[in-house]
Amino acid sequence: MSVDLAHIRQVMAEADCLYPEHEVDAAITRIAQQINADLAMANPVVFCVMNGGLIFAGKLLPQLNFPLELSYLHATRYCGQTSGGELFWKAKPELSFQDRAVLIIDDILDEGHTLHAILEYCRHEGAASVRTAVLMDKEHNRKACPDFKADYAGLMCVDRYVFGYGMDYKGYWRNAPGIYAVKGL
Ligand SMILES: O=P(O)(O)OC[C@H]1O[C@H](OP(=O)(O)OP(=O)(O)O)[C@H](O)[C@@H]1O
Ligand SMILES: Nc1nc2[nH]cnc2c(=O)[nH]1
Repeated sequence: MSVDLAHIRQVMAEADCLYPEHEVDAAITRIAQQINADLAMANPVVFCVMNGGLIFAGKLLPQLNFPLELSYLHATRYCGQTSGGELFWKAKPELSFQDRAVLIIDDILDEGHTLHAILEYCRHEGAASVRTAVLMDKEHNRKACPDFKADYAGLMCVDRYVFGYGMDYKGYWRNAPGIYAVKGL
């Protein structure tokens, strides 16, 4: 697929910065403190949800001060687009988590289909408990399960398409050092 790099650069140039880097990092530190208080004795398996969870997990994990095992899974339903479709598992967990405490780390809870499906999968496969941590929680009334909340949520986000800190715009700008909203979306 050919990519219009000029468009990709323009999206960054025109984007609205919702949260600068220091505010995102402060939110990650707050989450780390909560998780340290809750899971220090739990011997958890931590799963980073690829790709979006990568930066959040990378900044969060060094602030967790207890023993844990780390692995990843990859479930996607946006596939580089700005609206979601059917959930597709690219990689299921390889590390066994039977009877273990599980912590799922993802970048954003939007409609919630992705996190809810991962949670159900972990429960079905025998996790003793499952907690979820998201960097962003998007505010709107399209939640798949309106009562479902992440156990740890960093920042609220308006109902726009956002990128940065692991979140992409058409596969790009996961590296953007803050949370940005695409102009017009
Ligand atoms: O709450 P939902 O509406 O289900 O959306 C949230 C999910 O969407 C994004 O993943 P995406 O499918 O874009 O894959 P990616 O992480 O590889 O970018 C994001 O990383 C979350 O996992
Ligand atoms: N990059 C990105 N991925 C998402 N997945 C669900 N919502 C979003 C969003 O606003 N931005």
